[in-house]
Formats: sequence, structure tokens, C-alpha cells
Amino acid sequence: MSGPDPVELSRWERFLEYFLFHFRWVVVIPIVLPLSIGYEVFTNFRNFIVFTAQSAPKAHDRKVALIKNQVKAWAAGDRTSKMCTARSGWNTMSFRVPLYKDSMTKIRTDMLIDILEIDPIAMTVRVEPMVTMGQLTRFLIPLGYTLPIVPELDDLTVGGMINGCGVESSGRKYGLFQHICQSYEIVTAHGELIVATKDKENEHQALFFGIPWSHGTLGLLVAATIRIIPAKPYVRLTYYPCQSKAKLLDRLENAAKSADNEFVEGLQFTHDTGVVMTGFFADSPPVNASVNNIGRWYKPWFFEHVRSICTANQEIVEYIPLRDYYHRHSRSIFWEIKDLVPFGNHPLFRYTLGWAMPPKISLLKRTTPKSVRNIYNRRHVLQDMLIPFDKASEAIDLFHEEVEIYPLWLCPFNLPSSPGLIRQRTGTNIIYVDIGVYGSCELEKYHPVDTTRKLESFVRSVKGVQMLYADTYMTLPEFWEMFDGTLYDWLRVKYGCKDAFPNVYEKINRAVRY
Ligand SMILES: Cc1cc2nc3c(=O)[nH]c(=O)nc-3n(C[C@H](O)[C@H](O)[C@H](O)COP(=O)(O)OP(=O)(O)OC[C@H]3O[C@@H](n4cnc5c(N)ncnc54)[C@H](O)[C@@H]3O)c2cc1C
Ligand SMILES: NC(=O)C1=CN([C@@H]2O[C@H](COP(=O)(O)OP(=O)(O)OC[C@H]3O[C@@H](n4cnc5c(N)ncnc54)[C@H](OP(=O)(O)O)[C@@H]3O)[C@@H](O)[C@H]2O)C=CC1
Ligand SMILES: CC(C)=CCC[C@@H](C)[C@H]1CC[C@H]2C3=C(CC[C@]12C)[C@@]1(C)CC[C@H](O)C[C@@H]1CC3
Repeated sequence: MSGPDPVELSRWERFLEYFLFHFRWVVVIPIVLPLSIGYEVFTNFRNFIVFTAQSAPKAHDRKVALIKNQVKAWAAGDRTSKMCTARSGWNTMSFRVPLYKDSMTKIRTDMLIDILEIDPIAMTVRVEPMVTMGQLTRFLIPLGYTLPIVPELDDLTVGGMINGCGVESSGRKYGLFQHICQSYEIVTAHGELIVATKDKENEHQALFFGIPWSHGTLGLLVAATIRIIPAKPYVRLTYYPCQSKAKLLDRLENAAKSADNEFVEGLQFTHDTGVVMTGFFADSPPVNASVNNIGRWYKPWFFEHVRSICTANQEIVEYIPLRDYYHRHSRSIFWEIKDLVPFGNHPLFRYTLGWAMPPKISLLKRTTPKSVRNIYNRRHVLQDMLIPFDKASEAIDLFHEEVEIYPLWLCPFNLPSSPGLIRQRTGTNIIYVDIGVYGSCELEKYHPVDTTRKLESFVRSVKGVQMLYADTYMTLPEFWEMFDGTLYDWLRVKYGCKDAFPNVYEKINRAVRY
């Protein structure tokens, strides 16, 4: 099993690591922040021009033809290497850089960055896979629409949400990102364009169920049609502080099961304290209501705001502008930002430089020095485990015992029974909860491989799944115990994927990621 080597470090090396980790802001503030702003300005300007000129729908067919040609050229070749997207590893929204790309034929899909059309009758939006969540909310909300599920980090892409997994606080109502999709346009291993929908009449219906979680191993996604719903300008959010784990989970479960709530999320701050938040869309706030523009640059980090409500132990209601709500964890990259800019929540910093935050995740990834990466490898946990809700209490106890990292992100969602890589074939919907653990583990006994394997083993035992952007140390048989390969294996044969794309395990296991 691969993993970080237990290297003995000299005192000097330890000091250097400590210094680079704790003073990362010396590089982040003067270099990464300005670069992030430049990049943001450039992409927004480009999107504006493309949208104004309405060039995207016309250009799409040309871009697809280009991708088909690349695949056909691969098919006509010696087929000694397999295909993957050419998206550079440091651009992706996971801590790891994929090594498998080095030896594969890279198919350029990076030009697929446009929103193609919006259909207000069918209530759908058709987009290319490199479109980001930030781009979609910026486009849809002013038109009075939104995606039913908006995974919160601005730079997450539609392609990643579909071929990987996307989860958000509206999951109690809509499921995972894959469940709000209506069709996928795929370039197959033979270089043909096909459209897979969930309709029985569609000849590629099975592929529609197979694509989510398949990580680009069944074909190349070139567009997706996704449901949209009407949006209102605010979210009315109620915060319920809870002073015991039992109360927290009880409240979270009831909130997740209540049809009144559009949004349900929990943040757990210690083993016994946390806050459950429930929300629904709202028009303009009533007079005297508390309005909190949490996305503004001078506002405290969202998780710190919630922590203060937990400490005050008082139920409160706030009206939050919709886009601010969706991207509430963006400014603080959940709570990861405190390792990068420790004083970033200080009012002095927020009022002077807060407007420039957050640094772009891809640029942070690009500029992570080796010694800082070593610290992350040894101590940092980035995991999302999707667990049936009735096993959440046990899971939290295990996380507490093994890593004791807080806050924990608790995001309930509905998992319908359907074919595909996730094994949920009970015939009924089940409420799951995503337990997100992001932070440094201070426990002496923590070992990146052994501890993660322990957590993975528990998750398998309760019929849960691990999100695959994270480090996974499962063996191949363990992986197929967690995921369901029946439909997938058949699709790999049917669509000629076996020598065209790697198997999903060959893309996600720890050994192929740096
Ligand atoms: C839509 C679809 C079509 C498939 N077509 C074939 C095929 O033609 N040949 C093949 O070898 N494997 C096919 N498979 C793969 C097949 O599901 C797996 O190979 C596995 O055997 C499924 O067994 P299961 O009992 O677990 O069914 P599940 O995968 O649990 O079935 C889940 C759902 O898919 C539906 N379903 C399953 N198989 C089919 C089917 N053939 N046609 C329509 N709906 C189906 C079921 O009615 C059920 O609603 C298909 C899968 C799906 C989802
Ligand atoms: N709230 C949430 O749900 C969050 C989710 N995440 C995780 O982050 C990841 C998303 O990151 P992101 O940077 O957007 O995506 P990535 O570029 O990391 O893509 C994820 C996988 O999807 C494949 N893929 C992407 N686009 C296509 C395409 N057009 N055709 C075929 N395959 C494709 C990639 O294949 P290839 O390797 O060939 O490029 C890769 O295996 C997801 O896995 C998600 O689970 C992270 C943070 C929050
Ligand atoms: C909500 C879900 C399902 C997942 C959230 C995961 C994120 C918290 C991580 C995904 C990629 C991570 C990276 C970092 C922090 C945590 C994530 C955003 C870094 C910014 C940490 C500092 C490093 O130098 C670069 C990392 C890039 C990836």
C-alpha cells in the first residue's frame, strides 16, 4: 500500500517545514492573491463577451468535432495508451495531482467552458463540462433561476460534479448533483457523439445511470442538460445551536425529513456541540428582519459566524442574499483558509484586504511547496464520507476517536435507489449524510494510511461511500465492495471502453495521485 514514507527529518528540515506552513501567507497575500484576481477578471470578461456575442452555441459543434477527431485519431493509432482529459492536474479541485495523466493520451476538453442555452419552458440549462458553479450562479440568479443543487466552491466544474460527485445542502430535497441532470452528451471511445438520457425510450439510458462517479472512464462528457428551478433573492436561514451530539443529529434528521426545508446543513464544533441550519427561499426580508450579506468582503468567515451562534447558544433567523448563501464556504475554503492566512478573519485584514479573498484553489495548489505538501501528507485529513443517516452517530464517534478534527461538515441528502456505481438498490429513498472532515489531525496515533483504511472499512461496513476526490487507500476488492460494478462493467464492454479509458480504480487510487 503506497503512502507517505515515515522519513526521519533533521531539526533544520522540521524548522523549514514549520516556517513554510505557518508563514504561507507571505507568499499567498502578495503573489497568489493578485494572480487570483487577474485570473478572475480575465475569465469574467471573456464569459461576458462570449455571452453577449452569443457565440457559444455556434462554437459548441466545432469544439465537439475537434474532440471527436482527437478520439478518432487515437482509435486509428496503436492504442497502447488510454485516454483522459487534458485538464492539467493542478487545476482540479482536489488536493492531489493525478499522475496517470502523464502516460495517457490527453484529449483537449479545456475549451468546453460555455453555458450553451437556457430553456425556460422545459426549465433546463445546457452547459459545457468546464462551466463552473460560480459561473452558473452569476448567470442564472439575475435571470431568476438557479440550479437545484449548487456545490459551494466557485471553481467546481459541471464535468467534475457529474463524473465525480457533487453534494450540497439542498440535497435533502434533490439528492446529489447527478440527480438534477437530465441528459449527458458523450463522445464515446469510437469518437461518436451520443446523448444519454434517463428516458426509457433512449437507447443509451443505461449509460445515463453509469456516468456519475465513473471519472471519465465511460466516455468524454461534452455537454449536460441540467434542471433549473425558480430562485428568490434571499434565503431565510434559521440557526439552531445544539449542546449535545444526540440533539444535533436528532434536529438534523428531522430537518432533513421535513418537506418545508429547501436547505439543511450542520456544522459540528466539538463532539457535543454544533449548529443545525435550515433554510428556504425568500423574497425581500420583512422590516426589522436581520439581513446578513455574508459574502461581503468585510464579513466574518461563515463558519466562525456559525461558531459564535453556537457559543451564544441562541436560536436566530437571518436573511442571506441567495448567491452569498450558495458560496458561503468559498471565502474561507470551508475552514482551510485559517492554515493559509491565520489572521484572515481579523477585522483589520477583512476591511483592508478581505475584498481580494479567497485565493484561487488551483493557484494555491500550484504554489504548494514540497515541504508544505509533506506536512499535509503526514497530518492533514481531507475526506467526505457519505453515510446512511442512521449510522451517523457511530461515524461521528469513530471520526472523533481517530482524527478529532472540527468543525465537521454535516450535509444530509436523499439517495434514491437506482442503478449505477453507488450501491443503493433497496427500492426506496434513503437519507444519507455527508460527513466532511477537513483539517490537521493533532492526535499522536494518527497515521495517514492506517487511519484512513480504518475509516474506509467502517464506511464499507455501513454501506456508505467515500468521495473519490479524497485519498483512498482501499484495495481493488475493497473498492468493488464499496461500489457496484455490475452496470459499470457491462457499459465498459458495450461502449468499447476497456482499452480506451482506464478503469475507475486506476484513476482514483492513492498510488496514481501525487
Ligand atoms: C437501463 C439499463 C439497461 C441495461 N441493459 C442491459 C443489457 O441489455 N444487457 C446486459 O447484459 N446488461 C444490461 N444492463 C446492465 C445490468 O443492469 C447489469 O448487468 C446487472 O446485471 C443488473 O442486475 P440487477 O439485478 O442488479 O439489476 P439492477 O441494476 O438493480 O436494476 C436497476 C434498474 O435498472 C433496470 N434494468 C436492469 N436491467 C435492465 C435492462 N436490461 N433494460 C432495462 N432496464 C433494466 C431495472 O428494471 C431496475 O429498475 C442494463 C442496465 C440498465 C440500468
Ligand atoms: N461540494 C462538493 O460536492 C465538492 C466536491 N468536490 C470534488 O471535487 C471534484 C471536482 O473537481 P473538478 O476540478 O470540478 O473536477 P476534476 O477535473 O477533478 O474531475 C473529476 C473527474 O471527472 C472527470 N472529468 C471531468 N470532466 C470530464 C469530461 N468532460 N469528460 C469526462 N470526464 C471528465 C475527470 O477525468 P480526468 O481525470 O480524465 O480529467 C476526473 O476523473 C469532484 O470529484 C468532487 O467530488 C470537491 C469539493 C466540493
Ligand atoms: C464539500 C466537499 C464535498 C468537499 C470539500 C473539499 C475541500 C475542502 C478541499 C478540496 C480541494 C482541497 C484543497 C485545499 C484545501 C481543501 C480543499 C479545498 C488546499 C487549498 C489546501 C492548501 C494547499 O496548499 C492547496 C490545496 C488545494 C486543494
